[in-house]
Amino acid sequence: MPTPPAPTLRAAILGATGAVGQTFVRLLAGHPQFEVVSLVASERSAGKPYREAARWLQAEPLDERIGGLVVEGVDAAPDADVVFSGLDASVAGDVEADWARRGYAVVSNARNWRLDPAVPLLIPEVNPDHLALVDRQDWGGAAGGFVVTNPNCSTVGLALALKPLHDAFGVDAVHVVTMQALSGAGYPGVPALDALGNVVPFIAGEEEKLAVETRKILGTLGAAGVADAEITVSAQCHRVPVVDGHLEAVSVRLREPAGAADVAEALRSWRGPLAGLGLPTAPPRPLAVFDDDASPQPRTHVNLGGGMTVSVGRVQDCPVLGVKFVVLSHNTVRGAAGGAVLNAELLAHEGRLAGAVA
Ligand SMILES: NC(=O)C1=CN([C@@H]2O[C@H](COP(=O)(O)OP(=O)(O)OC[C@H]3O[C@@H](n4cnc5c(N)ncnc54)[C@H](OP(=O)(O)O)[C@@H]3O)[C@@H](O)[C@H]2O)C=CC1
Ligand SMILES: N[C@@H](CC(=O)OP(=O)(O)O)C(=O)O
Repeated sequence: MPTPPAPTLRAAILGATGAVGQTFVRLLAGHPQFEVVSLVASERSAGKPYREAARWLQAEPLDERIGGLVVEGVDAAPDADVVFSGLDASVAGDVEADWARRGYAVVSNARNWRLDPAVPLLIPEVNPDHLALVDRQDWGGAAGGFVVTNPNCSTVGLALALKPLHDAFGVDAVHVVTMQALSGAGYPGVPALDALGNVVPFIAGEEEKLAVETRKILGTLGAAGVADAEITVSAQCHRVPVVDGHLEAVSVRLREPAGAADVAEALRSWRGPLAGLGLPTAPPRPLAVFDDDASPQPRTHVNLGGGMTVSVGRVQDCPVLGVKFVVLSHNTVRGAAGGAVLNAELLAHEGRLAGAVA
């Protein structure tokens, strides 16, 4: 067996002990480009070996080398080409700004900077051109620092499914009803007596994020920044007793006439702009389209493409808005750490990380 090439880019993880931080650790262990060299969390964890500081929740065992790294506080200054952030949103805004000011390339999963006009809200298959926004960032410190964000975990599936339709027919209005997994609320998350055998019809801030983030992601980058897509979005969000995988019932009004068969074909034939680039975390196809009446389902389909494929099914004509379908995406992989790793792979591909070979 030939020896695989050694990773060339050093990675730090902020919020490494949390649910999303641990998913970063799992996805980056053995990554062909990124080597984890630094783990950062709160003062509660700083000074401890990672295997003691983190209550490991992943299904795969913790990487032996990473488990031995000593967790640092947020004032750490590692020699890192890229910094992944799974920080709690209560601190992510200030901490990420400080790291960008100190010249780091911050690839964040937190919500804090997503709507900043100079910060890309990136899904590499949907709006890779928005990455150019980083050239307009000035954090008032060392040169070269920037922040790139990935969307809310419900928004990413919706935006990926809408992209081929927006390109082909124009999307005018969307009504989306989400059924969101418990892991979206982190650990320990929703109390068992609220979750078991129940549905909670409210997730704070989620309905607003689905609307504003979708419009920015599908917007157009120009000299003045991103002009939001003119799409009306109404969302209703629910927490359901599923472990992983956000399911969404989506109804769409298109600007040009198209029926369910046209929509299914547009989704099925779409490959996206990453095809052929060889980015390690990019799934072979970003969208999987199902014809059978019982797909997609979280338990069956959530791990398609290593959790990076978004599944679409039940594409039907809709007497209210025109067309309707169901979308499923993995909330902690495509909707969080996996999406951020793919963002970093695109940054590396574009030569935007120090030491990266474009
Ligand atoms: N869970 C999910 O599916 C998704 C989560 N997100 C977002 O990702 C982020 C992380 O979520 P999640 O992993 O669930 O959260 P957790 O609460 O599990 O983890 C939070 C992390 O932030 C660290 N942290 C908390 N306070 C501080 C502080 N004052 N200084 C430094 N570090 C601190 C924690 O360190 P310590 O262990 O030392 O306290 C921990 O590493 C949030 O912004 C969340 O909104 C986004 C999409 C999906
Ligand atoms: N609100 C999401 C998880 C989350 O933290 O989202 P955001 O990254 O937008 O804060 C969920 O509950 O499933």
